[in-house]
Amino acid sequence: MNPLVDIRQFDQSLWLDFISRPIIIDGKLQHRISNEALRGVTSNPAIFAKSIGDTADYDSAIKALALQGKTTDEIYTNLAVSDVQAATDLFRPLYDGPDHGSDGYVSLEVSPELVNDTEGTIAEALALWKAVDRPNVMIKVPATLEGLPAIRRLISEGVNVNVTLIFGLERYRLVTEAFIAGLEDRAAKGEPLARIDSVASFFLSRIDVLIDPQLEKIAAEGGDKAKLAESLVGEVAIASAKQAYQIYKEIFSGPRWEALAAKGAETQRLLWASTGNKNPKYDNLRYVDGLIGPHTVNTVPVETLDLFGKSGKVAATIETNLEHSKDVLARLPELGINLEELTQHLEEDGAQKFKEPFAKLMQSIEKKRALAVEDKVDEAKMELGQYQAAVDAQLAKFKADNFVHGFWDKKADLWTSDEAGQHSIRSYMGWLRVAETMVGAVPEIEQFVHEVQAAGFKHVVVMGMGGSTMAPIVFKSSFPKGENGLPMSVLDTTDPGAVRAIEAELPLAETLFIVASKSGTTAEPLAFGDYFYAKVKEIKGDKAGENFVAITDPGSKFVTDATEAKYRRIFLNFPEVGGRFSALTYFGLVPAALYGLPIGEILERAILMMRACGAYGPTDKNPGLEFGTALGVLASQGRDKLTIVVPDSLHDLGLWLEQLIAESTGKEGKGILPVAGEPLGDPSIYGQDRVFVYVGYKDQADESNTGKLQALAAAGHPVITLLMKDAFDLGQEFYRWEVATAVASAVFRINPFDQPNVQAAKTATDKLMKAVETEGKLPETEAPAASENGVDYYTAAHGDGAASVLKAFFAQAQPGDFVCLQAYLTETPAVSASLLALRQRVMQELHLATTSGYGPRFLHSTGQYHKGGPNTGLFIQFTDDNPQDLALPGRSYTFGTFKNAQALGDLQALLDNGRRTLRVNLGKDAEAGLKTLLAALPPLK
Ligand SMILES: O=C(CO)[C@@H](O)[C@H](O)[C@H](O)[C@H](O)COP(=O)(O)O
Ligand SMILES: O=C[C@H](O)COP(=O)(O)O
Repeated sequence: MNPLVDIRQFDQSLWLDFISRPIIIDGKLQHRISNEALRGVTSNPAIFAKSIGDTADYDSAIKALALQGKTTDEIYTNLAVSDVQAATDLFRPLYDGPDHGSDGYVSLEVSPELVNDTEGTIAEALALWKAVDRPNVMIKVPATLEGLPAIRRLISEGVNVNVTLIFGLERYRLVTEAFIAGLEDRAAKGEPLARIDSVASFFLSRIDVLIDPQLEKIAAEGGDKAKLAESLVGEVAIASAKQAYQIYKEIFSGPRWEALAAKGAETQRLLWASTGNKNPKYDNLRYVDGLIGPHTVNTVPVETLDLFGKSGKVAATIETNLEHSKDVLARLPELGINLEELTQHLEEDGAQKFKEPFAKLMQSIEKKRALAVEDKVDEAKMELGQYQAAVDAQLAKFKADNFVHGFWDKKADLWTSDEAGQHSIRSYMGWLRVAETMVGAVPEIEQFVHEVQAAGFKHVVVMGMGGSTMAPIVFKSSFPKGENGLPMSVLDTTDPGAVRAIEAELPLAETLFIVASKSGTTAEPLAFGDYFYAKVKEIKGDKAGENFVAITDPGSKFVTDATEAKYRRIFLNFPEVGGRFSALTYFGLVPAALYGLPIGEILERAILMMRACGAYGPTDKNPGLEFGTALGVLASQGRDKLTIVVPDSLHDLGLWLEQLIAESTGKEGKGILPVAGEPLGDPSIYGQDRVFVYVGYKDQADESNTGKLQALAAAGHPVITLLMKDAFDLGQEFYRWEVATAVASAVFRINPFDQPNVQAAKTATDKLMKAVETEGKLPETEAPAASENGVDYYTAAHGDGAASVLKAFFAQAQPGDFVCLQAYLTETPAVSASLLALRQRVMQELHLATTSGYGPRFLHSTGQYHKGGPNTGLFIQFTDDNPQDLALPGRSYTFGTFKNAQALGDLQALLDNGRRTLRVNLGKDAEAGLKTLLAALPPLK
């Protein structure tokens, strides 16, 4: 027995007289819909004043909107519309379902300042109707004399209207007239009448609040009217409602109404509003259980609704004691009380009761807005030495050419004169403003996070490659897990050892797997998805899809497959945002939110940087432009090894930066080489090809790096320092680096948004995989140049034994070259330590820049530069015998074979591009094999 549910037997609909973002996000509203038969929501200016103005729940959204240059009014409308949209979406199944009974609505009111303005009301109501863009929204319009023509007009336009602020019976009749006339106007235009719903909100408790004291006064004065007055205390509101219901029955019957009903019109139901009791002497449920009857709505405050759920009495009461209620109203004049006059007063007071909190709400938004726009991005420290003049000259040229304007206008000729290239550039500039779109998606994502938590998930695994997983990797390692977040792992390798390690640490049935692939065609994430889906299916059978989420672009085959496999959710990303520019889209933000991070704050910082970069109009200093120009000019002058220096707490930021910079700039024989993960050394070990960029925290000392950077700057190396307030500023840095990368690409005149050489390796891999499918194994490779202690060396360089082959390989190095380690191995601390030791030997002895990446991850990242950038790399590829190999369900090959094919395919692509390569197969034990190689390594010079 639950009164909230049982009340439906009497065709009474309960709506909630409250809305706020938290109840939408944390699942409470959904719970009321699913478990408590809640059938609608009403909002009003006072409700929004409470949920927006009196809490910090909307602060980051307010800030983000303020930074976008929105006015206070626009900010309010945006917040209110977003909440109403989210709530209407929750009611959509009810609205669309067979039992809708004209319910499933969420009401949004026009500004209380328009209470006496017909045209203003019409215009705003139409604008809100369009902005919410949901069929199950009702626009609230006050029943003032000026409101009545607006109601008629809006109904005739097909807008659902909730007529608010009704206090008296005469006015109620006029409201029904406006509604019916509106329907008739519409019918005359030949427009359909079905599913145009309206309610007439009759306000109750306020009637008693006004009249009871007058009755009590008369009663207290004694005399012949005292008894009558006493008997009417607390009776007037309910009597008015009961009489209104009789009017409703009368009006919505008879030939005039029947003619409209025949065309599909629904009656304008009475809605009991102001139903929270205000008088401690009364039963708190009097305006709920006293007014139950068919085809009526009661919108109830949270506390009253909860109380009704506990102790409500369910019975048809709307037509009980009708004679008495008639009598109550009839006898008021005997006491000198003119109800109609008083209701006019209630109307004016009611308007005021909305205007005041609304004005306060607007003041509070305005205060937050003004504060937000004062915020500034800290200036970067640029120590450019001899290059300063060239950078200034390029900046002056950009200024003269109105570059920033063209940039925001997506003028593709800033990058290339080639028409196809220009088309591709224009198609991939969605990242410029995607953070704004994502501010609006924050509630949806946070709602999803609550759903996942409520479903009992204990762990998240994000599976994808390159741009689809880099941002989650950075979020995970730069932030501690949020208080309510889930532990997160990222799988971005086909290495069977890594797949096994992840699987071993997971509670499979309670793990949410996110398959992240923009294209929906990348082989690795699809393989990961298949592998873990099969595992979960063994436990959950047909319900396996509950544990899977897809993030992908619309329209891919993956969308169809994920739908068929009944994935819990499919987040559709934006085709106009490329993978490496997608950190601030669903790809970065869904995992971040599941990990417990307040994504609204991350976006807010990004938008601060957008603003500084000129997104909303010219700025004095443009951090993205200045930084990007410096990187572009420095690279053009030979300082093309962008050495990224970070404190330990940001150790994975380099992975994201590597992809952004290398894949965007490394093409047509040009490019900036990102160098991450090298420990800083003395100036003497570096060549003249470096620029050092430090990204750290303003308030956290990082002595091990700062001293060395000073020495490097003093020695004439360009050093740029970017300091963040805290890790939320990663939003800001993602954006700064994206702009800077695009600007640097304009300095080189290349298209930053394509990756022409990535496909070559994929094609070579596909060819090899086909051979595996037909031959059962990969083709044999050529004989090694040397084999020693279980380690095989394959290279064009000749030598007698491992040491001399290695010597000959390194002897090819020239100043300005770099050495790139490519490890198709299981990532372990020991492997990473050996790779680092090798890098240090190269740095110390050859003074060359070094990079290092695990395969196949780097194929989707720096791999573009390796093949498309300048031919200055010496590539050492490490493979092993995949001692922990793993079968792939439904395929004829293993993870290990797949990974080997990727290594060989990429090697082929490197050779096809004339790169200097050395492949080292380390045998069964990669850690031992690397030690063997290090031991064999002769002096490099
Ligand atoms: O939407 C409606 C009516 O349609 C409601 O939100 C209505 O505005 C509220 O019930 C009243 O404003 C609440 O009034 P009160 O309890 O403050 O007297
Ligand atoms: O950086 C992007 C990777 O190549 C993965 O692409 P995807 O997101 O289309 O799977």
